[in-house]
Amino acid sequence: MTARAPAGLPARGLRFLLARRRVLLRLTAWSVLETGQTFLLGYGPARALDDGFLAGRAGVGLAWLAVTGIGVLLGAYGTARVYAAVAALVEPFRDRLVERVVARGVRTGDAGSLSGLTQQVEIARDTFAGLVMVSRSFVVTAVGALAGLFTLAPPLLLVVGPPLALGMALFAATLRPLARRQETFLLADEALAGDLGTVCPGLRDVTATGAEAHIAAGTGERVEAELRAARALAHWGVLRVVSLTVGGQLPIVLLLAAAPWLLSHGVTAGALVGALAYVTQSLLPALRNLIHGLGTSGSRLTVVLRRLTRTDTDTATATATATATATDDGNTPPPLGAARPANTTAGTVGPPRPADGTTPAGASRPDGSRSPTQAGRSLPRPARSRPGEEAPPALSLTSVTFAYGSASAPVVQDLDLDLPPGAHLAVVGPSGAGKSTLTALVAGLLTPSRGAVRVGGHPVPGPDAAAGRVLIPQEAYVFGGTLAENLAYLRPYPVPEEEMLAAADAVGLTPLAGRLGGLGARVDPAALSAGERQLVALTRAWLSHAPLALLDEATCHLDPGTEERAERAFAARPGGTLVVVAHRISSARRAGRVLVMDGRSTAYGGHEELMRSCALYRDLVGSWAPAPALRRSEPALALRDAYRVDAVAGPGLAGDGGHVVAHRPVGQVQAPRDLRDGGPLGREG
Ligand SMILES: Nc1ncnc2c1ncn2[C@@H]1O[C@H](COP(=O)(O)OP(=O)(O)OP(=O)(O)O)[C@@H](O)[C@H]1O
Repeated sequence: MTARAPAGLPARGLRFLLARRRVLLRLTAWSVLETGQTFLLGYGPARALDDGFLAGRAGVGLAWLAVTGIGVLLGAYGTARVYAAVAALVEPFRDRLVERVVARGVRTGDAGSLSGLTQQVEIARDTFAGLVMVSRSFVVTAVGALAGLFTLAPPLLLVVGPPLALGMALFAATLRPLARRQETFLLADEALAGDLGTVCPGLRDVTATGAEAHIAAGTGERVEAELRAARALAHWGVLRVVSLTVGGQLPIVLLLAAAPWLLSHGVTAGALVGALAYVTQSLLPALRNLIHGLGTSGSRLTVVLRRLTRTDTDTATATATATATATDDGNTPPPLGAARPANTTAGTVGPPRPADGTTPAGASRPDGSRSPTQAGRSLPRPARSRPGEEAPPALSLTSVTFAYGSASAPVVQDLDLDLPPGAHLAVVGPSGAGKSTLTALVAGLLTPSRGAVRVGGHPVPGPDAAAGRVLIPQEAYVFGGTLAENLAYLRPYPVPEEEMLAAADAVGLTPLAGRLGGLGARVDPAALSAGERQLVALTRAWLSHAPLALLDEATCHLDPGTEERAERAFAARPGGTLVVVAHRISSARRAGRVLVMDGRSTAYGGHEELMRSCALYRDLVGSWAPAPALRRSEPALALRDAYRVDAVAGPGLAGDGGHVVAHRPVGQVQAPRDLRDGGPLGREG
């Protein structure tokens, strides 16, 4: 995990500093004022007590306090000048880094990463400035305080000096290992953040491509790596606390404990107070800043500098690694642990096992009792289903409430729903009503804020529930392999060819499979239309062993006839339960049950019943009424999106390949020109 330092990084840093001797001298000169201030912070009050207040000469005491105050003012002036000198050191440092980064970006043509790198340059500059200030401040403070202690009474130095030296030595000894752990932790944290930044927005796609197990394994390993790094850092962090305790806090205890002895050996009360002031007001804060600054910021600076000063060779290696892990065409699924073999055999096709021997999500039977291949098209049995015992619902939601933010209004509220195995449910509602949110809750991609979701009796989220459902979103994924590999992707075992052909026949893929050249033909995802990709994805899902199929507008690019065939095929899977987010009235009519979602309120029943009892459903059905058709030249997606963008309802749209999306009536329909000019009219539903 730890990056190797490019040779010469410390040497380059030293050269950089030596080339700026004048600035360093200026810095030292102004720092002397701060040293004087520190000296007076203990010495002034000591003299004020001993020579003034305790000797009955209040004027002298006040004079010493005034001198201390003037010292503080001079010190503050010095600190202000120090900032200017530090800027003279830090700005050229930043300029040098920017030059290197830009030159490398121009040389490698990696201009895209420049903005990110310049941001890191700013981090490096700030951290470097902080480190210069912290270490300089410690040296200045230590010199001022130790000189003050010696001047007040040499025995004070004997009490404070040894623990301070011991704490410093302990800190110095832990510096390198601590910096390494800190660096490992930072890298692990960055790797996890990068991974989650990619994975989280794509959870739906991960589920749709059946890559959950692979992603969980990869991300889980990164979480583990960060945990290990954090633990190691914490162990070494304890030593850091010990060094601060020994170097900064132990002297206070020793001064107090040794006070009687010190007072009896010529140390005055004022000197004792001065010594305590040195330790508590100067040394302890300076040591704390140093330990924190060098331990944390120092490691961060090292990481950032290594990254920024990477040679072109390092960059090329990193780019090659990144490229190797990227997908080839954006349509290739993440490999399941190992490279995906072309495992089409004479009669069977099966996706590869992950290298670690785990089974992809949606594939395994926890008890391993039945081979799904032997079971043919029989889908796995739900939880707790024993002979004579009533099977649990295929899907059950109990008082499910979900909001996207803690302060946001719930999208789903107190929703109760029980679907028996074999049921066919259509979910309808205006755009934004929460239909996709509901499917995401059932698929375990979202967690309800209240209530419970169960799939086949298994709690969601959970491995059994994940294995019991398959989600097919609107975006259909087709991978750059053979058609057979695409179809078998969600199946754990070699899939008999006849089974794939039967699935293709049931869903309506057969003509396309024929055109492509059969199951063994390689598929070019980009050459397929959106509807053709949906057919492949639907057949793949149909072949999976998940009893519950969630079709979230998964047929939106299909013509009504093909859509009907596909939906009927899913509804007819033995023991299979179907939930369809409907985008055509025909879908809702076909389903035995309809769930009407409208924000927080819902209605549930059969089509006829809802037509009588639910005004919103009647509205939706009205908006789905016969409508003008599209010309074949009109891309279906473009039409659909045009209507979505305009948030149009009113007379719904349909046609050959067209789509109707249920929208709340908000305005006039702005039909695309083809439609307004008239075209072959179609009817559906
Ligand atoms: N990731 C998110 N963060 C915040 N709000 C979201 C998020 N996703 C959806 N929403 C909001 O939640 C509500 C329900 O969205 P959802 O996509 O579930 O509706 P829908 O009925 O599926 O709509 P459509 O038919 O347009 O797909 C909408 O108001 C939407 O803006």
